[in-house]
Amino acid sequence: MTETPRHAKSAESDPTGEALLPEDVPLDEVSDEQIVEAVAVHREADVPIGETLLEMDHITLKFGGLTALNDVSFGVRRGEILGLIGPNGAGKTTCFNVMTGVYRATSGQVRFDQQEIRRQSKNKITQMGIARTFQNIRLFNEMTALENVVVGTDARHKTSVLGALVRMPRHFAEERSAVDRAMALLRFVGIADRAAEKARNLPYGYQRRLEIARALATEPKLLCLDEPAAGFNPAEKDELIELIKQVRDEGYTVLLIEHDMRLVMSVCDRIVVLEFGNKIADGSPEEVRNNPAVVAAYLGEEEDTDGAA
Ligand SMILES: Nc1ncnc2c1ncn2[C@@H]1O[C@H](COP(=O)(O)OP(=O)(O)OP(=O)(O)O)[C@@H](O)[C@H]1O
Repeated sequence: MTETPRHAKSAESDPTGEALLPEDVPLDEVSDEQIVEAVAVHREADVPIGETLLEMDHITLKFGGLTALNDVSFGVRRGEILGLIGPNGAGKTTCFNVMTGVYRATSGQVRFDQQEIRRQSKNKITQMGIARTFQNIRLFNEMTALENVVVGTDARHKTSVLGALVRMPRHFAEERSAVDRAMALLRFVGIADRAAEKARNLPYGYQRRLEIARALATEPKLLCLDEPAAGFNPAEKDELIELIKQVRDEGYTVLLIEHDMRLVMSVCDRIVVLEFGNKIADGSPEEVRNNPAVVAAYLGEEEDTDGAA
């Protein structure tokens, strides 16, 4: 793990309002370096690389009589890919919902980049730097792929609504910058060739990648992916592994919920395992693979579901 992400820039050098890609050059002729420059994180986290960026601290969440999370504590370290795994109903998506402000924990604290966020709104948490994708793809189906990503950049715009209405120069500059960045993101995730197509007409694999591009458009410090490989064939999964590693290498921190063990074991630096709302393991892929409680949890699931898990 490197000391600083390769392309991280300071907030002062945030190029919002400037053209990010060379003008009058077709996108497929823009160099990979320039694409990465436009994609890379433009804001700094207060937490150094390798230290805890997000902390779930004794989180309990009850839905009436059901305890979905029971005193769960774990951290996501800046610069890592952390896997969050466990049998169906273990509480993985509920963790994402607690982190992103969809659910408020019954007790416990959530700290992100050194701030308590348990009582923050979803929008505020997005602005602070947590982005996510969903188990069931959620795109603006009637918008083009490009528009879906441009919408994601809105969270970071500096022009006021009034500025946009009276069409101030800054608004035009931001628009240009947002389109540039969105195109760069589409190329980064490998779907720039279908930028002008409506999301609903894209192949399934493209839609999943589009969700990742849209999440990255908010310039997150932490990217949470909820089963990004669901419905993928082995070749598509291999491509996704490469993409997730590339995302991490460009300076993002990644939290990944995934059922496919081959994918999880090959991409994650560390893994947290939940079962029935309890954390049962936290360690390297090797440690988790050999943990008897984890083996038992998954064997139990195979028996329950006739091996379908
Ligand atoms: N809004 C809700 N109201 C009531 N119960 C809920 C709600 N959301 C989740 N649960 C319950 O909380 C538990 C954990 O669900 P969660 O979706 O977090 O599991 P998961 O680990 O993500 O499962 P899967 O792998 O199947 O997606 C389950 O028993 C689920 O039924």
